[in-house]
Amino acid sequence: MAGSGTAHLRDSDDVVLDVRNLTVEYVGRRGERVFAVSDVSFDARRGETVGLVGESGCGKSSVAKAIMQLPPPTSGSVLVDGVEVTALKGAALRQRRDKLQMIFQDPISSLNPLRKVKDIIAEGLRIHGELSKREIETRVRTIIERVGLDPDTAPDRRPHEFSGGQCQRISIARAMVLDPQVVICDEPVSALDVSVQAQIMNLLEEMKARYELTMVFIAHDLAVIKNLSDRVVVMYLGKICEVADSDALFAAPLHPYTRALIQSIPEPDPEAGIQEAALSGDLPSPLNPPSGCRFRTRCPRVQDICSREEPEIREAAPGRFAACHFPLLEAATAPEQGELASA
Ligand SMILES: Nc1ncnc2c1ncn2[C@@H]1O[C@H](COP(=O)(O)OP(=O)(O)OP(=O)(O)O)[C@@H](O)[C@H]1O
Repeated sequence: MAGSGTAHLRDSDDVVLDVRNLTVEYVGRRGERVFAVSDVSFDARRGETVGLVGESGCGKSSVAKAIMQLPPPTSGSVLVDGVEVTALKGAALRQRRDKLQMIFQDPISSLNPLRKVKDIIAEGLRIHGELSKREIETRVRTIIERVGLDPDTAPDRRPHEFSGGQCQRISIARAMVLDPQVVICDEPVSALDVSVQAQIMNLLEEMKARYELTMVFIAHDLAVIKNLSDRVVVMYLGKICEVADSDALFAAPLHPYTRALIQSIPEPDPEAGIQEAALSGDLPSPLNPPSGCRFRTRCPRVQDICSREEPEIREAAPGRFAACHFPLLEAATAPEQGELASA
């Protein structure tokens, strides 16, 4: 069910990650308030991949960091397997955070250049002090092999001796060695050469299947998450504007912003039936978001009410959630071609 931004978008016993009413505000250089994330709620079930998508600056990384408590959100809560991580401190937070790992955009700068690969990967295991030296060595060797690096030569080398793609493999090993339940991937391939992007995506898919991971996959480009996500959360200027199962969203987006994002994919699916103009204009400033609907300044369907009233996220079609006064219901509720033919 959905209601205001405070509502949960679904009821489920199998929810592993539950993000509720997350708000992130920064203080800018001149002391101004930056409203980076406003009242964002979504969840992810065991084994599910949720794609979080939106233009650069819409608040995706701020959501990721707030989930990781690095730093904690301004307000709101994050539950992992029913435990509220926002309420934890010290060792309890560290232990719970092991279940929640993050893979960053820039693999090279996210690895300590002074340390050997085996020490980078082993660090989390050592902090807990539960395993013997030998057990840690075995685990590190196994994970190095699983991410496709040479277990004989890689452990004693340092990050600068590896390519960007290999460094991302090391980051993935560092996350996976802690046996996490949830992995947040923040644009994990956008800093890599196109030729290695698919390899890293395949590795993430493989890890996801092997470890039954729940994943939040962040990207500014819908094309990247199209095949990977079970469900997609679309953000615009710090807020969620649409949530839907991936297939439904790509076949018939409800929010004009989602449609514009889909249109900006270089080779749109000709069967999607999308005709109107793609996204134009710049993202407004999060210092001073537009009144009413935040997307109204760029929306081809804008009407008077859009500047007066902010649309709440609601179930605009069965199982489809959108924050729009005029969602694109025509396409979402149109009968399938086959149904028409047999009618
Ligand atoms: N530490 C900070 N201090 C002030 N403003 C910040 C800070 N970090 C982010 N912002 C601002 O918050 C907004 C959201 O930024 P965020 O990095 O979360 O967006 P994003 O969608 O992940 O963008 P990108 O894909 O470019 O990383 C932006 O306007 C950004 O300039």
